[in-house]
Amino acid sequence: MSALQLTGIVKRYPGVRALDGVDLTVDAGEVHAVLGENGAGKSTLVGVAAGSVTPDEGRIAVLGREYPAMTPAVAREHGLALVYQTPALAGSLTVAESMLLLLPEQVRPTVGAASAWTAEHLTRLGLDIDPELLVSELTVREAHLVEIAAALATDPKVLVLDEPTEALGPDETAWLFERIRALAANGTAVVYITHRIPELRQIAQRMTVMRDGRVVGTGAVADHTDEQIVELIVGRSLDTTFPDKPDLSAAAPVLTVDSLGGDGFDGITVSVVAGEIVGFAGVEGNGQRQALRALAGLVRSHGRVTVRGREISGPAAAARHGVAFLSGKRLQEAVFGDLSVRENVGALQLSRMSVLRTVLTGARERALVAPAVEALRVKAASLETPVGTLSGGNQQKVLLARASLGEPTVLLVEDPTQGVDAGARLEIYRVLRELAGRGTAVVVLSTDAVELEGLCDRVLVFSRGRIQAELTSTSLSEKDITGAAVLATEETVAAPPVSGRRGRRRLLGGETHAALVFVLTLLIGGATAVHSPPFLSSLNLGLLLLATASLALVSLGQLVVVMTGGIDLSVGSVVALSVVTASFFATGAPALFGLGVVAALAVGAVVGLVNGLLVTRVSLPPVVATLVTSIGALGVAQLLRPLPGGQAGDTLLAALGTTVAGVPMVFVVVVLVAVAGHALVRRAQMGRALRATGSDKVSAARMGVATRPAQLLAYVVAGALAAGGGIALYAQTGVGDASVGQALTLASVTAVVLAGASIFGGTGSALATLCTALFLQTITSSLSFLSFSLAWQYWIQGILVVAAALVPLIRSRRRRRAVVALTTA
Ligand SMILES: Nc1ncnc2c1ncn2[C@@H]1O[C@H](COP(=O)(O)OP(=O)(O)OP(=O)(O)O)[C@@H](O)[C@H]1O
Repeated sequence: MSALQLTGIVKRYPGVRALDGVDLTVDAGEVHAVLGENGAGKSTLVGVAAGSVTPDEGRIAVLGREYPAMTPAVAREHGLALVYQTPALAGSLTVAESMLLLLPEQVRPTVGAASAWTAEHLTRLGLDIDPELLVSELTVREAHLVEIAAALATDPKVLVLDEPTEALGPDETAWLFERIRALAANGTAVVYITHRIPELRQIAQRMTVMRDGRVVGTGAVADHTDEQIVELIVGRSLDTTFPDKPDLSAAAPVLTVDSLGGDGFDGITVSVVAGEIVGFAGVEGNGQRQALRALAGLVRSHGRVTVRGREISGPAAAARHGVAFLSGKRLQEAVFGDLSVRENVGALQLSRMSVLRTVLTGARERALVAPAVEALRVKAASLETPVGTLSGGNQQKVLLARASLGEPTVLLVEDPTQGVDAGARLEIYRVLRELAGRGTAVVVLSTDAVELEGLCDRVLVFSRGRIQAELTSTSLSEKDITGAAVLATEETVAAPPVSGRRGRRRLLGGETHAALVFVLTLLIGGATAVHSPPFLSSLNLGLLLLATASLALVSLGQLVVVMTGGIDLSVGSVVALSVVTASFFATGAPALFGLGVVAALAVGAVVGLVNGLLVTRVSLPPVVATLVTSIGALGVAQLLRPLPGGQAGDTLLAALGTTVAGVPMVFVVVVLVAVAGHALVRRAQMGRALRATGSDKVSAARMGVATRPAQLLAYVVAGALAAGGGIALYAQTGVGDASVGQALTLASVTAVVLAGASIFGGTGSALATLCTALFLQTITSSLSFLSFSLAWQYWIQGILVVAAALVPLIRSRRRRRAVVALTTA
């Protein structure tokens, strides 16, 4: 029985047949490599196996059992773990929380033990990564390692690794191979996607080669020579020699660097002549990356950098003087995923492609872009295909095409062939050499010593932030580069990958924020009371808490939606509809009002359901969907009660006004709802699912989260909570009035943002939201006690929102700087 069997898999995308009847059989205990050019269909195939891609046809069997509808969660539960080419982790979760979401139930630790468990698991694997760090604080390397660690924790029967070493250094690769061998020895079937033939020889016994969505060969690795494998991959024999190196003895310097230093690098002095390709090498984390970025003006530095004699400082000056930088962080820093191949390639050439430097013309654009795309053999359905849908290697080619169009004076490239297939690799070397041939000074950072040897005229080996060795063409060999790097950094290589950073011990989330806001509220209330003692009267405090109750409920609803990356503009109208609905049950016996509450909550949930369906099924943007339902709900409320009515009787009002130790019962209920919500968000799997969805939908889906149901649920809960806000409002006013509630939409967004939630989703705290609602209502009440006008209340709310929006920005900038400093130290 095979551990993994894929039969007749077909997957079509618009304009592409990504998989065309593919079969793959992997046995227990073997490492089976899947090879193929960029865009051959490898990632799609393993995505099908792991349930993140739904095939159009074909059968999937794991350990002999067939799965007609595979999902990432089902795959993981049944022993198949996939490590994606780009880490599928949600940035707003901590490392420990990610583990909770990624691990199947049978191995998942409890929430309370998650952090300690993760720390222990990572330490056991030899990884020093703090479980309390947010995923967004990890480097790409660390994120890969965390994902690998999560896969290993599931004790998989089938482990799929999609180009796992592209972001790893040699020591981490060795670490990974050791693990893979141990797993295979224990009977795990390993599927290993790679473009690197030396790796293939080290780790895999069998291989399947794919081309254009079909299997073109399968067999034992040992039965094939390197040339035969390359020929199978590319479909033709390939000239594997690097482009010739020119004689540069008469060339003039273009880039000169004098005593450049900064965070993690120092004393960098180098001069690059026209036509020269200089390599930056060294064990990852020895300052070479930062030094390269400093040349582009992207990180702070001191010292002198000149281009053709003119000193440059900062990214704008660098760009003006013809310095182009090609980031290795493809997705985060280089490609515009939603834009087309044409737009991505031409992005830096807008003036060349436009008439009078103002109007872009399609013809000029295509004339410039098409040959560049063709030269690099970018595999895309057309020039209009969004770059985000291309395979990783083809995205890299698009970036190279962009750089080559600009004819830069200096080209700085990080990891030029990351994720690129053998054929395209040579194309890229050719393009870089041609650019150099036209006078560009090229600096290439790479972890691949063979590449540096073949491509570069000179290689500078970094160690502990300084240039440790300079290897010129006569002494330039892969062995020397690796030797210089390893000898210089013996300690670093021997140690496990170290981040050295510690995450803040996060409380359950937002408690500090909630406490701060609460103290601020007390201070404002205190100051107001000094000026105007009646502020503390039980009547005023009762009203203040009742007003807080409705705002808090509506804001909690808003929070749930915002956490999933949406926004709900219908909450105000739901409040109006709820007040009106409840008012029809208010005129009978007080007991009947209970039915009114249920009816109002149900109406709110229905509006939420419509919102959710419009967003998840019809794919309407949340703003549009909820605006539509907002208008609809308000219309219904006004139809039901064109004029205020449904006055609550005295007995009902008295019941609604019940207090517990002087605190309105309604407020007590709201506090309980907030505490329960807080616990659910932080401790329940569903809470993590909501946050992961808001943080990154694609990654969340790959982590096994059912993102659409999560979004749908969020809108339904928001509708019900907003309706609850309506009931709380009715408890204050005692009258059914369709004109109330609209101001709560804006106020709820204000409360959520002030409570520290990101408007882009992924974060949020119910406790902080409750405290912020109290804070906002306290301000409103204080201002009226201090005789400020209504206009002032709006001004102050606005200023607070701006302040709240700025704080996380400043914080994340500081954090980013700290990360940069530490990863290069
Ligand atoms: N979500 C998508 N939408 C449209 N097309 C897609 C999507 N995902 C993949 N494709 C297309 O399917 C084909 C196969 O892509 P896939 O990512 O499987 O290639 P790959 O062999 O893994 O390549 P690489 O080595 O570059 O990672 C490509 O042509 C790609 O553009």
